[in-house]
Amino acid sequence: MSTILKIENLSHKYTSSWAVRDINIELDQHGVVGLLGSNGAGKSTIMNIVCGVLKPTEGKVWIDGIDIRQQPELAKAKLGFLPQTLPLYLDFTVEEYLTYAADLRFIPKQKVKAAVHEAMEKCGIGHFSSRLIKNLSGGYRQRAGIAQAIIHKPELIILDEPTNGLDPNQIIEARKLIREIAAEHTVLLSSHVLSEINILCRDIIMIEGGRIVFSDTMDAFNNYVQPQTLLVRLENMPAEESLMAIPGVTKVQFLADKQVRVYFEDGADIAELVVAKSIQQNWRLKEINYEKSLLDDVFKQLSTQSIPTN
Ligand SMILES: Nc1ncnc2c1ncn2[C@@H]1O[C@H](COP(=O)(O)OP(=O)(O)OP(=O)(O)O)[C@@H](O)[C@H]1O
Repeated sequence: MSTILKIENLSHKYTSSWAVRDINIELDQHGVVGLLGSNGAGKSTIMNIVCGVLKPTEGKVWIDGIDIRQQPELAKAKLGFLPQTLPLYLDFTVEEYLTYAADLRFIPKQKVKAAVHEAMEKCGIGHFSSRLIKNLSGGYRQRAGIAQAIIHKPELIILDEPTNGLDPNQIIEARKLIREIAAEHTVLLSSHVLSEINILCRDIIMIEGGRIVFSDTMDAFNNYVQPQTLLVRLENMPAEESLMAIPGVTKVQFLADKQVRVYFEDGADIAELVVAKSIQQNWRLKEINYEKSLLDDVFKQLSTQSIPTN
């Protein structure tokens, strides 16, 4: 599969200060890629530039090899966009709205009806085709918004905070729909909620202060921060002093079920030392595991430091 989205040296200044700086992104396969960042990090700015809504101060964007500034109509035919504020006409019915969206996308007249029908079915709103959009719930309005983004079967779909404002059941439904769409399309989705990106995305691009601070697979992100604790289960629990005597150990915390959490300093690899001492002092070691940092810890750490992207 060819490169569906390429962003090169993208920077944008609204007034005097830079909103995003030197962004480079390349997407070349189906699935969901998450753009994660706290409020004001620069996610919408990037998405608006990719979709041709905003002219970048510096840099270039290609959609399937087509420059969005030089050939906007051709490039936009290959992308669908759901902005943060839903682009809905409240006094239209769902069918009227999607028919209008199909016209805007230059779908040939004789194919509009089928395209509208297909998008409604895919997004599970066929049964509301003649309902006014203003009478739809938040979850169904979101589906109507997603339907307009996929009506022309674009290669790339950009979803800016698509589950924002939905209730928990609507969020589950929206995620299911996004996964289905991502089986056939490349989806770039933004969120400030780490767990959402973790659940939905294959790859993650994290942006803070307008710069990319991490870009890799979700698995690599989860493994990024080195473990700082060992969780150990011992049949014969030793005294705190015995554990603290192991070089590198900074703190111990006794837990239920004959478990102890052992904190150690950066760079120290103490698992072998714990095992050796357990044998020597007959602690009867049952289990020993490095504890992975919580996702939120990773987020916090990356938010406050810049690291090179891959
Ligand atoms: N039209 C504008 N004029 C001036 N500054 C703007 C404008 N739009 C955004 N900004 C600023 O640019 C920065 C990036 O904003 P952006 O909306 O891209 O972030 P975001 O990550 O999408 O945040 P959110 O999740 O809150 O939407 C912020 O500091 C914001 O205040």
